[in-house]
Amino acid sequence: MPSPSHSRSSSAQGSYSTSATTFEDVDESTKRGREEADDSVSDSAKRSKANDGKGNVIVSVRVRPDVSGSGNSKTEGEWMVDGRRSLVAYRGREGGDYYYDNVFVAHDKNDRVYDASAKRLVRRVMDGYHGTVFAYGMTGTGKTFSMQGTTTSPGVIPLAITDIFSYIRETPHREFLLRVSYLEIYNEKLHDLLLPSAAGGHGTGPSVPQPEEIKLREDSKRGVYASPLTEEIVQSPTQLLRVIARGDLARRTSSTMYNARSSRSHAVVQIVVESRERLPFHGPLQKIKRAAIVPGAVRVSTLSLIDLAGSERAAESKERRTEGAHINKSLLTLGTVIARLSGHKDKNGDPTDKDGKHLPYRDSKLTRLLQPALSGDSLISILCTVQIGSAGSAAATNSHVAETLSTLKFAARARNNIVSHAKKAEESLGSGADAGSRALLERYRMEIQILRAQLNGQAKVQIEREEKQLEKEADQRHEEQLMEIQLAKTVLKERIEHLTRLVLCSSSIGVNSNRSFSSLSMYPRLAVFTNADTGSKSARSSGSHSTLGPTSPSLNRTTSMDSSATIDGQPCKGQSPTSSFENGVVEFDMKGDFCDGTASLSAQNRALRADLVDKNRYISTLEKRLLQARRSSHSRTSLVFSPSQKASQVCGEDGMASILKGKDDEITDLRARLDDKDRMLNALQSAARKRDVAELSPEASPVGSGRQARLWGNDSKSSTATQVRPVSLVEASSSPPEDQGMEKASSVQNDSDRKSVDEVSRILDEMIQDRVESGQLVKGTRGSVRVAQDGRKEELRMSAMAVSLRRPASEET
Ligand SMILES: Nc1ncnc2c1ncn2[C@@H]1O[C@H](COP(=O)(O)OP(=O)(O)OP(=O)(O)O)[C@@H](O)[C@H]1O
Repeated sequence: MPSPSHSRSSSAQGSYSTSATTFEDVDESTKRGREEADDSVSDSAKRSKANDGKGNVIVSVRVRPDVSGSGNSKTEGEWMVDGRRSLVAYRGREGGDYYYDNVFVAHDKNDRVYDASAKRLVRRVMDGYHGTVFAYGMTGTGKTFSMQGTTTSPGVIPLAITDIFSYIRETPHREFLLRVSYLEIYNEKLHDLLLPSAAGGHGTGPSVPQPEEIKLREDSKRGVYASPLTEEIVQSPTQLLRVIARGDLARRTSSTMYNARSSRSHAVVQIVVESRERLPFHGPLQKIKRAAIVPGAVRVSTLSLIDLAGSERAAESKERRTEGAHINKSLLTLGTVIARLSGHKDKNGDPTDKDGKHLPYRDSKLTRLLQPALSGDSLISILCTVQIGSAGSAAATNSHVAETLSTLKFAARARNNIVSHAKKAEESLGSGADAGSRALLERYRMEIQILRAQLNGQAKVQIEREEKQLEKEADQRHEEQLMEIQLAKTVLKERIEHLTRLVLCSSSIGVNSNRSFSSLSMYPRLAVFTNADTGSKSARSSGSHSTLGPTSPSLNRTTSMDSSATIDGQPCKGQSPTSSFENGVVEFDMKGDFCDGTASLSAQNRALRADLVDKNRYISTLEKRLLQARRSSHSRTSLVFSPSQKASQVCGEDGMASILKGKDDEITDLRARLDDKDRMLNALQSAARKRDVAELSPEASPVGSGRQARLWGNDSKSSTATQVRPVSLVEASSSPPEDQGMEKASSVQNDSDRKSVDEVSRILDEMIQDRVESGQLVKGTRGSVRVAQDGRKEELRMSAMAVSLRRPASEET
């Protein structure tokens, strides 16, 4: 290889200097020396030309520390390294001074290497330039260490990735899309390191399908590129690092390929950066303006980060020798291309040397791949690694020194010959086939538009479907609501009918279908209500007039019991009770039955009839309410179909729920009241029964018969009671009473009456007390009781009953 002449030390930048060459044979050296001398002028011109693209080509040398240690400006035997002056000097045979853009000494860290050699290039790639960074050097000199680094000292690749994302963060007016590929050139074959099968090796096993062979292709827009190759879109530094780590792993996992993967191959990480102006969203005017200017103008640039395999002169195994041969061939081609770079091109635009001869880019995959970068289309940074050692160390052996000098000369030539006229990549509109196929950002934008349109269409269909579903559900709900209403209505009706029946049953205790009184009605003794207006005793209480009152049924029952107990003990002779049944209402006419007129059955009948009217009114009101609920349910259902009206539906449902709850409460209330009345009725019935027993007992029978006689006279033909109670009547007629016996019996009877009355009074008192405690009734100062709530009059009736029950007893006493 040619040795740089002294003339270079006086080149424009004075950046390259050597005093000798030691490892080219003499003939070649002489020939090249002449060439170099001839080129001295053109070199100068080249450098001045390179000034146009100042900083486009950066060549750095990194000296790795020797085991014995090395420092800045430290002399190791014949070597002198001066980081401040970017100088490496060799004072041995064919030595010389080599100046570069950067010389990194042993203690320089990876971040310093990156900052000085690659950082600017990376940021310019983000601006739209193509950029290539590669590490060159003999094996074990620190290429991988510089490119990948370690976890504590990240190298060029991870630091570049960090910078890429920092740049994206700092550039809010553009949007970016990053994709990454990772390939290696091993034995002059390309391997995709991101293929899933690559992770476990390169598919040498029979079960692993062989991937399609990767070839290098050329495109007027893309330049030289490998295809087919996996490209992964990445969105974060971590993701990008993970992808690269996966590639590294693929490089290293195959045991058969172990050496090849551990730096016996050239590894190329390629990050494609697509970017475009962000469409502004500040205002409609700006939006229209910007949209008109940059509809999908995408810029595509590429950053290639290459860790070359190390050159190796000696190889022990055949496999290593084969690898070495390929590596050395490709590196030699690279050196040759760089040495012959002239910046000239033929009429087809292909690069030529100064003699017009084609440059041998095609002689190796590596040079073919690097062609765009080397021919000046991209920014380029070359990091050459060397290891120098003090006398006696391995690095001081002749072969090692020769390798080191070779690397230094390669670096010098690269710095001298490569001229970059890199320009920012043009923004493509993405409409053309080439640009369109490259710019994923644009393709994605269009795809997003299409998908968005599809989504909108689907969303419409979905909304329609949902509306239909809602409609269906609303219909179902409506049906359910109607059914519930119907059910509630039926339940209420049944309850009312039941209560009504109870009333009639109660009142029919004193009457049957033949309009005759039952036995119970023949022994009235219990309650008598004093009618304040008429002064007569009536079973009808004010409570019976309550409207819609659940109290009505229970009241009726009470009333009927009361009516059956209408008493005075003085029968109204010559008159039999009459009853009529009108409109399903049993009507009693007790006028004249009791001569004192205190027990008016007709009044009871009126009360019952009024109660029934109340109940009917109650039913009709309930029906009206149900109808209203149904109507409102209808109207709510019609409102449900718009999603925006869901809320009102919920409210409607709440309203319906509260109506139904109200109904439930009413039913519960009715049920509770009914239970109360049942208890009262039972108590009263039991009292009446006791009374019957007392009257029918042998001791009391004379009185009973006497009372019977007084009650009904001797008119046996008109009274069913005579049929119901034949024994008492027979007894009454066959055993005429004696005055003394009668008085005694009467006294027994009075005692029995009092007992019954007391028992009922006690029950009623308990019930009243319950009401008072529960706050439904309020006790007055003089023992009076009033209802705590409007419309709840039954308690009054209860208290009235209690009072009336007590009154006869007290009157008798
Ligand atoms: N500047 C440095 N400082 C500290 N250690 C280094 C440095 N350079 C290289 N090394 C160490 O030297 C060894 C070899 O380095 P590395 O593998 O990077 O060499 P290489 O040039 O990539 O070799 P190959 O061509 O075989 O891949 C590693 O253990 C690495 O940690």
